Amino acid sequence: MTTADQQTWTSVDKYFDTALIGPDPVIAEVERAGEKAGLPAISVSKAQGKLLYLLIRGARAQRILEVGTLGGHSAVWMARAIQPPGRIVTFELDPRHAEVARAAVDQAGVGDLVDIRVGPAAEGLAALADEQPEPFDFVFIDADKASNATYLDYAVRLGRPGTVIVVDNVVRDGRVLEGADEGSEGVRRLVDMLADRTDVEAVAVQTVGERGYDGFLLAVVSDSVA
Ligand SMILES: C[S@@+](CC[C@H](N)C(=O)[O-])C[C@H]1O[C@@H](n2cnc3c(N)ncnc32)[C@H](O)[C@@H]1O
Ligand SMILES: [Mg+2]
Repeated sequence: MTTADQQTWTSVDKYFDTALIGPDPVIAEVERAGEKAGLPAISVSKAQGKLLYLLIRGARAQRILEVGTLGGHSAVWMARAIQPPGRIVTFELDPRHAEVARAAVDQAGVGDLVDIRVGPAAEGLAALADEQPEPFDFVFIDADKASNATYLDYAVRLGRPGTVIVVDNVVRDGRVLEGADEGSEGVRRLVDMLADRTDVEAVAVQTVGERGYDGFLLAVVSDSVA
């Protein structure tokens, strides 16, 4: 058995990105702006951003919900996948991150499609639920991992049968097995909750790449949900 290392994973990402994504000045600018503002390098990779884009295109999703905006990297990918009157509502705790994201989505030409709500997402989601909005078609959960179960619960409530939910960073370099840190413990609580629920089907997929060894959880709201 050969065991590839981080350098190989990064080179393989580069190989596929060059062939299948190509130069993307808009995304390059979003990344540059985030770096310049000193944001942590914890956004989706280019390949993961395009995966979100393709999932949204494939599902013909129009109403998108995101938890955890950071500098707007994933939001730009997702906004580019939807057609008007589609829209993204995205929650961000840190006002400085939200400010960088606002500039990024405006500069990317998708600002009209992106509603950035600043504050703790759990409170924001409760307020959004009170607004009784049209159901969301696609949800990307990528914020404080300790609250994953809460966010998943809102995603189902704010969705409809067939709503696709992606939860990012569920493997955490394998730390999910121990659940010893807050994030891994949050992932395990989410998985325990999903194991008991019949209103949503889920699977987790491990990944490697320029962002290291991690993975995502994909869930779909069941047809039986009223
Ligand atoms: C991994 S980053 C998001 C990356 C982004 N989705 C991307 O891929 O471009 C997580 C973000 O969640 C935010 N966050 C952390 N706790 C939060 C909370 N309770 N409510 C809303 N956002 C939160 C952090 O400030 C950070 O910007
Ligand atoms: Mg992430």
